[in-house]
Amino acid sequence: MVTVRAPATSANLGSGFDVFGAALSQPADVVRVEPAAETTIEMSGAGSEFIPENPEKNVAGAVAKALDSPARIEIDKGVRPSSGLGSSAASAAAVAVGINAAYDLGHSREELVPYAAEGEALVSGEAHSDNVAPAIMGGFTIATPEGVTQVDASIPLVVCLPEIVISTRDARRVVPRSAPVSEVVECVGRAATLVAGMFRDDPTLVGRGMENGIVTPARAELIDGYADVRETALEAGATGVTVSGAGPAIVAACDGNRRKRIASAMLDRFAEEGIEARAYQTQVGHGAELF
Ligand SMILES: Nc1ncnc2c1ncn2[C@@H]1O[C@H](COP(=O)(O)OP(=O)(O)O)[C@@H](O)[C@H]1O
Ligand SMILES: N[C@@H](CCOP(=O)(O)O)C(=O)O
Repeated sequence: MVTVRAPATSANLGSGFDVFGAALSQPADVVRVEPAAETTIEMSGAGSEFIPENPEKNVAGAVAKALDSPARIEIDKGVRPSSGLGSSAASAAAVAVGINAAYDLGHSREELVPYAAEGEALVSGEAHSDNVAPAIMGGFTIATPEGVTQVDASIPLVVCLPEIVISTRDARRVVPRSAPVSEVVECVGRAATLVAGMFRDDPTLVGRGMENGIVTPARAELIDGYADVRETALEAGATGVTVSGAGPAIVAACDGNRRKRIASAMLDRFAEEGIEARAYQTQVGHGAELF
């Protein structure tokens, strides 16, 4: 049996809707895979009671089918579903990497990305690769139809996850279908700044690029307390704050020594709103690891 740890991811990072993503050093899913005559799935861990084990409804089944490689799959969830932290992507990435190893299929990490994205198509309606690319390849990734560009950054991050459930499928419905050119121009500038920040490993530039005047305002409406928590994190020293993926998690970039202060400020602010939350002091980290 092959064991794979695949990390949570934060997609979009504001300016890179459906394109940017970052692997987080924690939390992660741990998945065990072995070849079998037909695919079976056993779930345990965070929020697993809400995830179907039927291979037709679980991302793991969709990935095994896409790779034409049935497997016995055990998934221990460290990434709670409907979190904005790429929960479905962590499982999909782990299964793609696990099956590739167990069946000795010989795919490169980049080649596995479209197979894992079939899991995202199953749960969100679209095969966006911005979570599965960093979950498989690690670091910061730019996922486009032409392929994935990967940068080994190590930017410190705080991710605050409130006890709110938002499905990616629902949060995709609120994204505006069109935008004024002025907003697009601003977004291009921010996206370019963020990419430069990742290449330079510079939290200030990354934070400056974590804005999106088109998608984020619509998504923020779904997260009680978002504006206040964002403001509080900035006051505590975050260089940029935005919705992680489709939410409800909120991601803040910062210098490493500010993480603790920012994490407690965000938690306190959610608590004042009467919302339970947990915070991860994390950083841009590794992709799926095989044991
Ligand atoms: N292995 C899996 N891990 C997590 N969620 C899964 C899995 N298989 C199917 N799902 C479904 O995917 C949805 C969660 O995915 P999504 O809404 O994209 O959340 P997240 O933002 O955390 O990835 C839930 O409806 C869940 O039941
Ligand atoms: N680009 C997608 C990313 C969804 O990320 P998730 O972690 O919420 O699944 C989107 O914004 O819809």
